[in-house]
Amino acid sequence: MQHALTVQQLSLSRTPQAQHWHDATLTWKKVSVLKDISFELPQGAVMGLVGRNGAGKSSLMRCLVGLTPPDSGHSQLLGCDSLQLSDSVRERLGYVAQTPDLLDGLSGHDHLSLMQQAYPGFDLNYALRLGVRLDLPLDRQAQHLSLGDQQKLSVLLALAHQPELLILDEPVASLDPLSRRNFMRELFNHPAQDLPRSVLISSHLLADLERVVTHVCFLREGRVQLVDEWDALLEHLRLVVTPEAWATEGVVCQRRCGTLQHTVVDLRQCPHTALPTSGQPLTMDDLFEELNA
Ligand SMILES: Nc1ncnc2c1ncn2[C@@H]1O[C@H](COP(=O)(O)OP(=O)(O)OP(=O)(O)O)[C@@H](O)[C@H]1O
Repeated sequence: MQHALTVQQLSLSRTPQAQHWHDATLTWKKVSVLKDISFELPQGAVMGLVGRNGAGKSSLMRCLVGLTPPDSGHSQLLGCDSLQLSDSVRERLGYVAQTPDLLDGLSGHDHLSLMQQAYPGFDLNYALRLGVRLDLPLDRQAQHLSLGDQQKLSVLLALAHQPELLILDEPVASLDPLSRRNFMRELFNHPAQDLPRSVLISSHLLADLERVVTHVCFLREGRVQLVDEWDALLEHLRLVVTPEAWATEGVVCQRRCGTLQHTVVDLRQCPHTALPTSGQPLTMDDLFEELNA
């Protein structure tokens, strides 16, 4: 199977920035923000990258697109090392950073013209149609757009050259529900290519993600907690609630919740008959809570 993205044992540490001027002279100790991350994104897959604030989602995405070199390990996008992306691979890649990266004095139309010069596969008609569908005022300067409209413009610029691989860091956080739905539909719309589009998308809007992903990767404190096909997790993970703690093969996570014990088990490693009570299937929101509470 061809992979759009491979990540192997990637680790990164950062030095926290001083928060106040009087801290500036302090020596800050490096903290580890990504620890031994490995996973693969199959071609055509849509993977949700999920984790609490500070879990390392943006740091990981910045490493993947070559903006932050990792301390160790490596990653490849479309078969090309992240730190040495060729122009031809860049043309097949779309990246949206968490904070819109726009030129204040330029309008949406100006941004589109710039992108058109940079990307041979840029489809202006598609971009204009998408602008209408997202209800985006393209004639307004970026600095006068609302945060949600700035985010829409960043997304539109990333989609307009019909990339084969999209890396999207919380692209819908400020979008209204209607724009969010339209945008999520666009993710799969890749008319210019025969190959299905591959997407890595981080978001805290788990109910939205759940509807569109084929895969999910849960990050916690810089580590991969769980990565798998979402359908497989829906089918095989069960939440078992008991008064007492109990032990079995295939425990994904366990926690005390008031007077009860919550255990998430994977039925691929623990047969139904080994469960003390019948377990409940989990939504992505439920699973997030069990993994992080
Ligand atoms: N430029 C930086 N310099 C130093 N530390 C950083 C830098 N960027 C991120 N960090 C640290 O790396 C860790 C992971 O941050 P990151 O932004 O990747 O998390 P995140 O999962 O994207 O969070 P959120 O959901 O809030 O966007 C945090 O502890 C953060 O303080």
